[in-house]
Amino acid sequence: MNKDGKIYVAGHRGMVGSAIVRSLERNGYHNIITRTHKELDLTRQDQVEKFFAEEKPDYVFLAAAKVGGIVANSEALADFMYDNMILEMNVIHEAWKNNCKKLLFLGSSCIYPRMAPQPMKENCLLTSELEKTNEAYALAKISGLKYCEFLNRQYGTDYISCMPTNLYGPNDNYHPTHSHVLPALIRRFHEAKEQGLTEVTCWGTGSPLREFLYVDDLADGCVYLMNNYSGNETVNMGTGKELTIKELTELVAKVVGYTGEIKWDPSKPDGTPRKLLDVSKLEGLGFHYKTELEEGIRLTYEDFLHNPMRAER
Ligand SMILES: NC(=O)C1=CN([C@@H]2O[C@H](COP(=O)(O)OP(=O)(O)OC[C@H]3O[C@@H](n4cnc5c(N)ncnc54)[C@H](OP(=O)(O)O)[C@@H]3O)[C@@H](O)[C@H]2O)C=CC1
Ligand SMILES: C[C@H]1O[C@H](OP(=O)(O)OP(=O)(O)OC[C@H]2O[C@@H](n3cnc4c(=O)[nH]c(N)nc43)[C@H](O)[C@@H]2O)[C@@H](O)[C@@H](O)C1=O
Repeated sequence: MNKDGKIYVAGHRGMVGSAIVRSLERNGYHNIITRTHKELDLTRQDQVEKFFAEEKPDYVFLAAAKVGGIVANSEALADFMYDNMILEMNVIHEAWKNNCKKLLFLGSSCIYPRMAPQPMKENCLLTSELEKTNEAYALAKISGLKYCEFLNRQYGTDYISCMPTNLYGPNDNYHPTHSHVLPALIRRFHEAKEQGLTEVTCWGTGSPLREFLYVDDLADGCVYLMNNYSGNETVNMGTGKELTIKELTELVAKVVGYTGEIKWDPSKPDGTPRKLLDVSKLEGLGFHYKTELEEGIRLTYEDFLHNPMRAER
C-alpha cells in the first residue's frame, strides 16, 4: 500500500477495526478515513454508494460486521445472515465500482465445515456441512469471500480475504450473553471476585477445543497481507495452538485473580468440537504472531479495567 494512499477502515470502533487503525498508524499510514455506524449504515445501499463516490478510497479493510458469540449467533440466524450479506455486498461492490486498488475481507474460522480435518487448511472451505449454531453467519461470510474471488476472476481486481481464528483484545464486546467466550469469562470472573462469590457457572461442558489470537497480532497480519499477498484463496490467521474451554477458564481465572469454584451448564451449546487452523500458509508468507495467550489475556484484562465504557458497549 502506498503510504499516502487513502485507506478506509470499515468498523473502526470495533475490536478488529480499532486494532487495524492502530497497526496502520504504527506503520506510518496517515491518510485513514472512518465513519461510525451512525454516520454511515453499511446495510444501506444508497448511503454506501454516496460515501464511495465521494471518498474513492484506494484501499479498504472491511472489519464491519454483525458479530457475536455462540448464543447471539444461534438466536438471531436471520439477522446475522441479512445484515452481513447486505453489508458485505454493498461495500465490496462499491469498492470495485469506484476503482479501489485493494480490499481485505475478514472471514472467520467458524465458516469452515463443522467436522473439517484438523488442523484446518484453507482448501477445506465448502467441503462438508456447516456448524448449525453459526450457519447463517457462515453463509454470509462465505458469500463475501466468494464475491471477492469472483471480482478478481471476472474483472481482474486484487481483493483478498483472511480467515481469523477466535480473537480477543482491547475494545472487545463484554455483553454477558451475546459476547464471545474470552470477554465473557473476563467479566464473569472479575464480577465474581468483586462480589466475593465462591462459584461461577460457565457454558457447555468445557470440552470443546479453541484457538485464540490477540487482536493486535491479527491487525499486523492484515496490514502485512495487504502489502505481501495477492490471490483468490483465503489465508488462515491464528497461532496453530489450542486448549480446551475448561483450560481457558482456569487461565482467565488465574489472570483475573478469581479463586472460587467453576461449574458447567451443559444446557448451553458447546458448538464446534474442535477448530484449529493450519497456519503454514501465513508463516510461509513470512508472518508470525507475537503475543502468547496468557500475556494477551493480561493485556485485555488491563483494558477491561481501564475502559469501563468499552465494557458496556
Ligand atoms: N471477534 C472475533 O473473535 C472474530 C471476528 N472476526 C471478524 O472480524 C470482523 C470484526 O469483528 P469484531 O471487531 O470482533 O466485531 P465488533 O462487533 O467489535 O466490531 C464490528 C464493527 O462493525 C460495525 N458495524 C456493524 N454493523 C454495521 C453497519 N450496518 N454499518 C456500519 N458499521 C457497522 C460495528 O458498529 P456498532 O458497534 O456501532 O454497530 C462495530 O464497530 C468481522 O468481520 C468478524 O467476522 C473473525 C473471526 C473472529
Ligand atoms: C469467533 C466465532 O465465535 C462463535 O463460535 P464459538 O467459537 O463457538 O464461540 P464462543 O466464543 O461464543 O464460544 C466458545 C465456547 O466457549 C463456551 N463458553 C463457556 N462459557 C461461555 C460464555 O460465558 N460465553 C460464551 N460466548 N461462550 C462460553 C461455549 O459454550 C463454546 O463451547 C461463532 O458463533 C462464530 O460465528 C464466530 O465467529
